[in-house]
Amino acid sequence: MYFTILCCYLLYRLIQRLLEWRRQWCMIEKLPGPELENTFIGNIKETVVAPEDVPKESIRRFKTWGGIYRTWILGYPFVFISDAKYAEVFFTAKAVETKADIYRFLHVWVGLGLLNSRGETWQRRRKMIAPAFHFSALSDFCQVFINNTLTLVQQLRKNRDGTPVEVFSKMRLLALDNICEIAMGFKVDALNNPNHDYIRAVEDVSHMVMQRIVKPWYWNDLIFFLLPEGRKHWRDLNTIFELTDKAISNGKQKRTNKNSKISKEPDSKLEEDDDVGRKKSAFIDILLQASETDSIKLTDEDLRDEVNTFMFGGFDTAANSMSFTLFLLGLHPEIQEKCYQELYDIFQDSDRRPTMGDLQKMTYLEKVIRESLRLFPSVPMLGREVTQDVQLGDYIIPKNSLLALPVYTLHRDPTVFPDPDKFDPERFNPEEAAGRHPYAYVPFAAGPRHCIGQKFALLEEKVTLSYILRDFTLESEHGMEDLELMFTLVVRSRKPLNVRFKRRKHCQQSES
Ligand code: HEM
Repeated sequence: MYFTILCCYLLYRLIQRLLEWRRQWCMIEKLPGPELENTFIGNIKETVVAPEDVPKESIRRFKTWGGIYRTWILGYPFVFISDAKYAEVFFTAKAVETKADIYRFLHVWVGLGLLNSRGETWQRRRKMIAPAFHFSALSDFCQVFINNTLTLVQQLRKNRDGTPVEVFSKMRLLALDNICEIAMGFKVDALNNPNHDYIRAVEDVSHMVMQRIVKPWYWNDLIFFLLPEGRKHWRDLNTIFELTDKAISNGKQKRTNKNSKISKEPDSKLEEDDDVGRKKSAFIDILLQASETDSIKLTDEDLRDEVNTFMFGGFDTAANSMSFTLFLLGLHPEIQEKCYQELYDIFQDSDRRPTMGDLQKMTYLEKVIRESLRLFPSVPMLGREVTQDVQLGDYIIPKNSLLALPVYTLHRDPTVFPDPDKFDPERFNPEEAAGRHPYAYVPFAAGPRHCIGQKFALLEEKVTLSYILRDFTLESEHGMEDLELMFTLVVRSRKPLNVRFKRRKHCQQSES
């Protein structure tokens, strides 16, 4: 009897799936795309390529099929869009709000923090977190960027024989120092102490998240966490959580007894004063304060998720962008010189610290950063699940399809960015940018779920790059053609990004 009911139920589900599949098929097959290789596996052989082949393959498909095309993988339709008019729907339609399954590999680290939360929870959290990115908070954070950049510059100065520096690993350490101090109030001093347990754990966890995306045998949680790699992943996550939890309890203690001295750890301390003697808050303090005034309080788990989201969102993305910008400047001495002239107009030969006003004047440097993010968007591909049928131009995309937006390809559309592989910051001159479709350039995403850390990241990059350019000239060891880009959650170069930092003459003279 039970067996019959079970069989009927399974048959019903099978028929339901077949009908849905037929409906999807009729709608999806109107889109251009490769011929179906196999009814069951679909176009898996053509679509799933090694991470290092994705950038080239993505451009090739765009040239072959245009700004919208479909492929099938294991019976599921995937729709790829690289046209600004479709990107607008991607970022604004309610039917395309749900993040793609790929984000689940992050759950163990960032839980349901801002990046992964949805609906009302997301709306409330976004409102609660927004003050952490307001001007006054950002100018506090700026002091942290400056102090850590000075440590980096000191290290680069010691490299007197001009040995090339692998910028990606350096910028990761700098970005980690910035984000740990700002998110949690802890100084981990990764630049001087790259083997710190927490630093190693963050590095290893983010590496493993990327590995899980590209290795299907890591996809199932149950199997993965039984493997030695999975068990190590857990241990690393626990190392991260220990420090986050300590930051939360320190933050709470600080709020309940504002005048009491905060206990100092041997390898970490809470930063209380900035350089002008004003009290400064870490992200966690701002969250705790917001949670006290909000009708729905954040639990310790919510706080942990938000701090870890802040850490994840703000570390690799910014490090990547700074690294590619240094690399591009090292390949384009004339653009580098223009940046230096802008900085010279602001600072002359002085080595004073930049003010927020100075940073706002660095308009050419900002164009350089934006152009670098066009060529190498830190988040190269975005994915959403379609939860209701949605209209994309002449096509209707059925629910339960996956919509992918390769930002990398969108940014290289030659009809929007002529000579798209050329590094040309002038593209961001106001008059050139004015006529452009608002969704043609989206390194920080767009619409309601755009990156909350955009201003934070631009400020961090301006501080670091301006200090470096005031002190050094840059020469990249490799050319663009040597890059072996690969897409994981962030864009990476498989080859090291080696750059030579040579002291500017006037800097050497003023020291001697
Ligand atoms: C160059 C640096 C950065 C780039 C290119 C970047 C890019 C992005 C992109 C593309 C998204 C959307 C992801 C999606 O929809 O799937 C995003 C979301 C987000 N980013 Fe960033 N990001 C950067 C820096 C930062 C920083 C510094 C922080 C925090 C300190 C941060 C925190 C976040 C958060 C919390 C979200 C989720 C926002 C939401 O869903 O409401 N990001 N970022």
